[in-house]
Amino acid sequence: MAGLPEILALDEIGPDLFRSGPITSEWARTFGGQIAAQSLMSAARTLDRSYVAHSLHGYFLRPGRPHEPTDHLVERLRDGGSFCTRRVTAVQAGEAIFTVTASFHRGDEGFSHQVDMPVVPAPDDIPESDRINGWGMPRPAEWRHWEMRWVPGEIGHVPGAPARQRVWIRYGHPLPDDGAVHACALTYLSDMALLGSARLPHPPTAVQGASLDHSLWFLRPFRVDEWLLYDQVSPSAEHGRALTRGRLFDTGGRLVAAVAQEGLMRFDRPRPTEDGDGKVSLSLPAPAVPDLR
Ligand SMILES: CCCCCCCCCCCCCCCC(=O)SCCNC(=O)CCNC(=O)[C@H](O)C(C)(C)COP(=O)(O)OP(=O)(O)OC[C@H]1O[C@@H](n2cnc3c(N)ncnc32)[C@H](O)[C@@H]1OP(=O)(O)O
Repeated sequence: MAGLPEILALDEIGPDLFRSGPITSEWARTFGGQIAAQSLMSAARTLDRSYVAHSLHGYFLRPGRPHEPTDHLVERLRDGGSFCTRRVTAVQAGEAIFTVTASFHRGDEGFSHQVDMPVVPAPDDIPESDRINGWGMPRPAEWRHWEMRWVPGEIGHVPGAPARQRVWIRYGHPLPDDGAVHACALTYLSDMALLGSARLPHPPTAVQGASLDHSLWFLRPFRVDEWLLYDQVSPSAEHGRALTRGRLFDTGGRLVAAVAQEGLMRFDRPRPTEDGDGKVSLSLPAPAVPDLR
């Protein structure tokens, strides 16, 4: 299965136009974090490296197909003295599958404050888990390059369970000392399991689930090949959509990133997993309740 270096290796096929993939994947549709990471890398490749990504805001418009290439079209919305802004549209077979606006900053001097990191066991005190909490399913092969340690005791799928889960996560191989690579890696991981936090207060039920939009703020320097605590909560689920929020802390307690996402989470009507006409299903089976005690 493709690792991050392969995922982020984009061919420049024209002016401000980059191509990713195809990649080997066990999924019928492309993982949203992957598309977002590749689009952010495309934007970064049109900029001087003194500008560092500080936020992105994107919409997932159609399911992507991992076994086909994706073109990322970059528009230079503004080049300022301190900030530069890019819009990227990811296209497969002539159709937009994702659009994102990303902003980059040279950095300035200013005030400093942050919230405290939640008190949780250290990653070395938690065993590695092969299941995805919230989804209750084995970790997908594409995520085997990642180490994930769920904070024990945050068991869901019982009415009234908190819509909250926390996981220590890091990429399992060293990454280059390149801030753009780490920003894209964090973009990838920021979509991992986040929507699962919205399933925890509810009984196991098959749903149609997918990331609809994604906002991410990079707040302080970080490395994704070192442990990060991903604190995920879902403040609301209604009308077949769930709102989720995430905060990422390093082991020193520094708040390095913040995430907000709305996801589709509607009760699934039985239908084939892959339609005869080639449409990709968004259906996710009822989770098996994981044993993380
Ligand atoms: C790659 C990830 C794999 C994950 C495997 C697990 C991994 C282990 C967990 C990890 C967790 C992952 C978390 C993923 C997080 C992302 O990465 S998801 C990937 C990124 N996001 C996406 O791909 C979403 C892309 N966007 C879209 O697909 C479209 O915008 C949307 C959301 C479907 C909306 O489009 P729309 O045209 O308004 O859709 P709509 O007409 O409502 O419905 C589409 C179809 O579903 C049917 N439908 C409507 N309601 C229902 C229903 N309740 N039940 C069944 N069918 C329905 C409709 O009839 C329609 O059928 P067709 O007419 O096409 O045959």
